[in-house]
Amino acid sequence: MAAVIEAEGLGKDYTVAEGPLLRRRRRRVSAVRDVSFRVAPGEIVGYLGPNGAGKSTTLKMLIGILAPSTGRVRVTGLEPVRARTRLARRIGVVFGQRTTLWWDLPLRDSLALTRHLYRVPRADHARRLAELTEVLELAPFLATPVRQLSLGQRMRGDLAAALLHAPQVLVLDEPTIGLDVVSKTAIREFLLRLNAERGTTILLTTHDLGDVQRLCRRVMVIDGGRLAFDGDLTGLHAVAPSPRTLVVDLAAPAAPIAVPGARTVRVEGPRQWLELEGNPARVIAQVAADYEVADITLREPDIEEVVHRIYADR
Ligand SMILES: Nc1ncnc2c1ncn2[C@@H]1O[C@H](COP(=O)(O)OP(=O)(O)OP(=O)(O)O)[C@@H](O)[C@H]1O
Repeated sequence: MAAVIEAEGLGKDYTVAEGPLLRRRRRRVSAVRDVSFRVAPGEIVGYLGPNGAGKSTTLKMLIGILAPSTGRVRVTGLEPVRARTRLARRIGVVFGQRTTLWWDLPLRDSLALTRHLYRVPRADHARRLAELTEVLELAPFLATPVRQLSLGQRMRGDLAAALLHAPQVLVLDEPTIGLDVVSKTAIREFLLRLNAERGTTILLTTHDLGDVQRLCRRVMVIDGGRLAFDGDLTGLHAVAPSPRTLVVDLAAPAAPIAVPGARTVRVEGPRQWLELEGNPARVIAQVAADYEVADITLREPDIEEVVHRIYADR
């Protein structure tokens, strides 16, 4: 099957000025180096990596904001920088940290304006707006100016704006950043539904392991600008097994907790961090039996840890 996104030896260098004002030197930074991958129609792919790994730079090349320094990229068969306007009608883009909505206008007006931006026929626009209003539950705040929306509401508005022209591909940069658990779940379920019902191909960056676990059948990990892993989640955990952590708040500071199936890795006053090696329920029961505990929480490894382990293990 033809790939929806195709990158071959993709690279991007930035030139940065360094040093004191009168003795500035220019240095080249390779943000992305020799990255190759293909994404098939209908895939949901997580593009992961630590801060500064090159994720946003790659996304910007895919959507045509940045020209590659080396290699080539095609999205729906188009070269993004050259065919930026045509490509814009086939892809939707949401950057979690920024909004494409008009800050001072009611959400409804922003969504109406996208019709002109993408030249969507009026009837199609109205039908999709009705659908998106329903599934994203936008009705209660359609009349609210964007600046007054909560982060979760704004994200739902941004998703609607990115999808009103029914793009084949959705590119998301940190779509759940800063959201509470309920909003995160709503966004994830919406994306799964969009993918299942419309076959929309989704490429997303995230630091949230919950996003990855719920959404991504495939993950690509980039670090230092290079693609370090491309495969399914089981494969990622196999190359970088990350233990879950038990955070225990004791009633008072104490010596490091010693129980079978866990290893105490950090102690700060009454709080201790235990890396789980065995069955969590058994470890929790043992800690509760042996120590005076004020609170216990189980923390899943975040994607940052999983990614760092790939390199630590090398
Ligand atoms: N406009 C720019 N000029 C110079 N260097 C840049 C520019 N944009 C990014 N870089 C550098 O390129 C590298 C990759 O940055 P990029 O923003 O792509 O990383 P990222 O994986 O998206 O990180 P984060 O998770 O923090 O958003 C970093 O070293 C960054 O400092």
